[in-house]
Amino acid sequence: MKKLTENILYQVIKKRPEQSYKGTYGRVLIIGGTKQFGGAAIMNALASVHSGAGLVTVATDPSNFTALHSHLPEAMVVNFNDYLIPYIQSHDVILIGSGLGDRLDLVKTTFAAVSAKQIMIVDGSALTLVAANHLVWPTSRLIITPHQMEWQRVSDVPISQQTFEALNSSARAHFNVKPIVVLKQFHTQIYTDNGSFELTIGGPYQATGGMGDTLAGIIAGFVAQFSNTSLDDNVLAAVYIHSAIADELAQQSFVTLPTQISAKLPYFMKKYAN
Ligand SMILES: NC(=O)C1=CN([C@@H]2O[C@H](COP(=O)(O)OP(=O)(O)OC[C@H]3O[C@@H](n4cnc5c(N)ncnc54)[C@H](O)[C@@H]3O)[C@@H](O)[C@H]2O)[C@@H](O)CC1
Ligand SMILES: Nc1ncnc2c1ncn2[C@@H]1O[C@H](COP(=O)(O)OP(=O)(O)O)[C@@H](O)[C@H]1O
Ligand SMILES: [Mg+2]
Repeated sequence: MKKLTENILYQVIKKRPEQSYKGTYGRVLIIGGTKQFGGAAIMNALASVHSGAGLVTVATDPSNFTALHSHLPEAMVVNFNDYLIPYIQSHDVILIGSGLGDRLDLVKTTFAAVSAKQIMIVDGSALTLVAANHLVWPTSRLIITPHQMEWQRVSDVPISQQTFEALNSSARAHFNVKPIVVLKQFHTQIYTDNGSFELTIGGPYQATGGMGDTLAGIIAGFVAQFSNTSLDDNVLAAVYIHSAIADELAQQSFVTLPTQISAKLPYFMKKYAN
């Protein structure tokens, strides 16, 4: 397993060409945030916008609109009870699942509408719903971001048996497609077609609700905008920067809040842009 280093940020984060506009940096659709878990979709969106996605739309419960806009007027909104297929089909990147509760209907609609050229990130409750209902994964370019319990549900591998040796050969074996798997924990592991990677930075100051929602949003922002590097590298860079910022904040803070990580993203990214 290769260790991720700061080098991945120099590889992926590039100075922006002057001849560009918001469309150059990708259109992200976030589907998440029931009435109870609106914060999850807000944290997805804060992370996507702060990491540089060109256009972000949040399909969520309408009770979340005002709170989202007060944090992030840059985001657009749509009621997730409306007809979403045109939205799903017109975005480059779909992030579904953070705070999605029991909305199996939205997972099914999205899986049916997404195409092979789109990038889909599946997080949180959507993973639990896929596992509980034995859904077939769509043939989009797929990234999944389970924590260990979500991975147990999706893969049937109990947490106690989730060793690197056990997972390296079998992690993605039972999927009908081969997703990039971001297996979140202390020292997150990433499984791709081009090898397995381990994050060796970050720490328990990150153990706050919303930390994974923020990571999913950063992944969306990176895969939407960085088109000269591979999907694998963009995901690796997103995973690395999420914890690198936490480490920097932890020098002064006992806990590092998800929203603080998002706020720091543009400044932190600037150091690596070349
Ligand atoms: N402010 C918000 O709206 C928040 C919404 N959230 C959403 O709430 C939904 C449920 O997610 P949860 O993860 O809380 O609930 P889950 O029930 O999916 O997972 C939590 C369970 O997994 C176990 N577990 C074992 N290993 C773990 C690990 N390495 N990391 C995390 N849990 C581990 C825990 O003990 C617990 O029993 C998700 O859709 C998530 O996006 C959470 O992000 C919390 C904040
Ligand atoms: N002790 C820890 N050390 C390093 N990273 C941690 C630790 N605890 C949590 N994290 C990170 O925080 C995030 C938690 O994700 P997740 O459980 O999905 O959060 P949520 O669903 O509440 O947003 C993951 O990126 C995980 O690696
Ligand atoms: Mg989560």
